[in-house]
Amino acid sequence: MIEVNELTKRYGGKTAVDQLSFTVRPGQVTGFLGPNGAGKSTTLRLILGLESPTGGAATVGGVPFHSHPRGLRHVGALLDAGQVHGGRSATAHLSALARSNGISRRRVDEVLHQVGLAEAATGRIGGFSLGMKQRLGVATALLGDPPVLMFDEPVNGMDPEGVLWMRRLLRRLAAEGRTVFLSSHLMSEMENTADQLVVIGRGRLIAAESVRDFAARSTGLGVVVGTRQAAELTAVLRAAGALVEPEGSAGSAGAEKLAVTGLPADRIAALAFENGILLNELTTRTASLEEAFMELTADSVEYQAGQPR
Ligand SMILES: Nc1ncnc2c1ncn2[C@@H]1O[C@H](COP(=O)(O)OP(=O)(O)OP(=O)(O)O)[C@@H](O)[C@H]1O
Repeated sequence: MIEVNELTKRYGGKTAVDQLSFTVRPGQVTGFLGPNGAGKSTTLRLILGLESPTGGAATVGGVPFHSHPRGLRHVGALLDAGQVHGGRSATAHLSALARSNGISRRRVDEVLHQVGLAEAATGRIGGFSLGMKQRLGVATALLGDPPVLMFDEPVNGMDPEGVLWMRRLLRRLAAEGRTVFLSSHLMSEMENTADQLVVIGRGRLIAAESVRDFAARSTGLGVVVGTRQAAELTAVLRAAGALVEPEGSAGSAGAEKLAVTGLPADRIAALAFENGILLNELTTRTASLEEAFMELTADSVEYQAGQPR
């Protein structure tokens, strides 16, 4: 379990993390989301004791991280995969870490195998692709078999197969009962991976809740209806209190599409039936996480592109 309590970090006049409080529980993947510059990496560094907070505190398993005598056995972290020494082999890099953390040499081969780097184990890290460096970073995090894992943008530079592999690995680690905390600025990465979300913007907490509750915040919900009797249906639905708008693309067989909010699909179907209107499409739209994320963080994006003229 990771607990962050009123955590604050200022760099000169800039507040990178602002009175942030949240809890990351075991047995789940918790996504840590925010636009670029929101303060995610700073928060992770504060949790790991790599920087000291201006205020507040963070604990891992109930105690500050630096009071764990052999860090790698308590928390595994992948922060910046590019930071490893390029002149060494993966085996040499992991063996040195294993030695200084009192971890058996056998574990080095195990984790290299687990992340798919067994064949590349003796080659220089300098020759690794970014995706391979990410895998090595994951191997490092897993080395001490820790109950808590933190990953900062782990799929950066990975190909689709690597992304899928990472997603499965994170799910498995959580299913084993570990605490898995995963940061990203991309909502799409969370959709099939995370159970819980912690969302921040400009260093402040925006939401801490389940993925499902977060998606339900989006106002993009509604029902899409296709019919050749669009004018009639629009009048019937508006009379029943719905908001009806034409939906961009035309449907099949000359049917028009309407976006309806304020009435559930079964009620729309019943009203159409009662009024002799044939529907050839009726789809409930679930809000995408991406939409909810964009709406909620719109005010906290650090650099926004100008409107095209
Ligand atoms: N050492 C530092 N000195 C000064 N400012 C810093 C320092 N580290 C981070 N910042 C600032 O703090 C803010 C938060 O940065 P941080 O890297 O934590 O954000 P992030 O959410 O991880 O962003 P990204 O998704 O771009 O990695 C940014 O405005 C950044 O410029």
